[in-house]
Amino acid sequence: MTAENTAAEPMAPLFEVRGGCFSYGDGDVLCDINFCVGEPDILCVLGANGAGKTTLLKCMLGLQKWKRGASYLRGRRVESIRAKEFWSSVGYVPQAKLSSFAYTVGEMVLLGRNSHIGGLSMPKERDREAARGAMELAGVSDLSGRLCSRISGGEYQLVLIARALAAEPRLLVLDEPESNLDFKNQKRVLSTISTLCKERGIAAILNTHYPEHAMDIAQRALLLLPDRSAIYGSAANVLNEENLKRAFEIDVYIHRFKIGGRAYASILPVDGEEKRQTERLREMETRIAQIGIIVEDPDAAEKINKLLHEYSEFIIGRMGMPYRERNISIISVIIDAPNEKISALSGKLGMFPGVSAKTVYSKL
Ligand SMILES: Nc1ncnc2c1ncn2[C@@H]1O[C@H](COP(=O)(O)OP(=O)(O)OP(=O)(O)O)[C@@H](O)[C@H]1O
Repeated sequence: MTAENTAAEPMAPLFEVRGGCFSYGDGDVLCDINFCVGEPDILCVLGANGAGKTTLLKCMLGLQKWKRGASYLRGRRVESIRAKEFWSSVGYVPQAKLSSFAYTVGEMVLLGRNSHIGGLSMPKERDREAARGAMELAGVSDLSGRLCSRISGGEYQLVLIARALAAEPRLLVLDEPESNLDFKNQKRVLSTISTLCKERGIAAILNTHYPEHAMDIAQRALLLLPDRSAIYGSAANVLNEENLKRAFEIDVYIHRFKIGGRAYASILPVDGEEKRQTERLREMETRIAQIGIIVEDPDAAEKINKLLHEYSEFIIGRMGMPYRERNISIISVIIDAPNEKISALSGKLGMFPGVSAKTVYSKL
């Protein structure tokens, strides 16, 4: 065993894959995969059917062997870590298929303590306490005495999350946790994962078929492409229309909007005619923009103030600076608003005599 395999690197991220390549036979399934995740981040893995999401998850967890490259937990190669130690840091949540187990929910969650309980030992009070805590966190305490075969799919998914949490992991790995659930239960499962990561300071990696879910809860995204490479980065940067089209081979329209100050996005796969029609909707999308204003006529200042006041609910930052040598003022306004509002404000500013205004839009 080399020193590199055993010693944790200082400040190593919680989990990392470097240069991961895998094939079942001749052709590559995954090619040069790189990503890392730290606490309390959520990373979503997305890609079309057959893109390699499940395979990636297996390689990450050491259930399949990378052909090239490796996975690292706190800087240590995963294959050099003993299984019991690995599974006490990593909680795996499989897809919730209807359970036929004759276990109660409480017993099922207690099974999550296996990595902490010796081979022939019985669970101790400490284990029962951890299982109770995990059920509370996942919001399934009330189901404790019910049989797993007699609860709903959404409830069972939360039970599986509780079972993984019972081991008190630092990283949760979830395989399509919201598939097979109705949208109320999808929301419940996703917000449970998001809250857990924030409150417990743990990280999560999850496969999903829903880019909207990734945009909603993930800080990072890994998008698997048909050519077997991947795009990795912040969810906001990776999940744009161009990249989603590359991954899913269909045009995509992303509609961004705000409710109660929180940003949301809805994503629509569109074909030719629909694509043209969505162009009109762009006017209602919210964007972040900076409007740079040069005021050469001192009398215009008051009119500008009045106008900016009308848009105050959208203005998130404002800065003004006189440049006395030339007797002008420079104002910078940052605005988070629907496109139509931004262009209207920018247009009105440009109409004032002695005022020049230029708008720069963010890519998001
Ligand atoms: N055991 C196997 N032997 C050979 N090829 C396999 C095996 N498992 C999967 N594959 C192939 O590897 C590729 C990736 O499969 P994988 O199941 O990882 O994709 P996925 O992104 O999870 O798909 P889906 O979204 O449909 O679940 C596919 O082309 C699949 O046919």
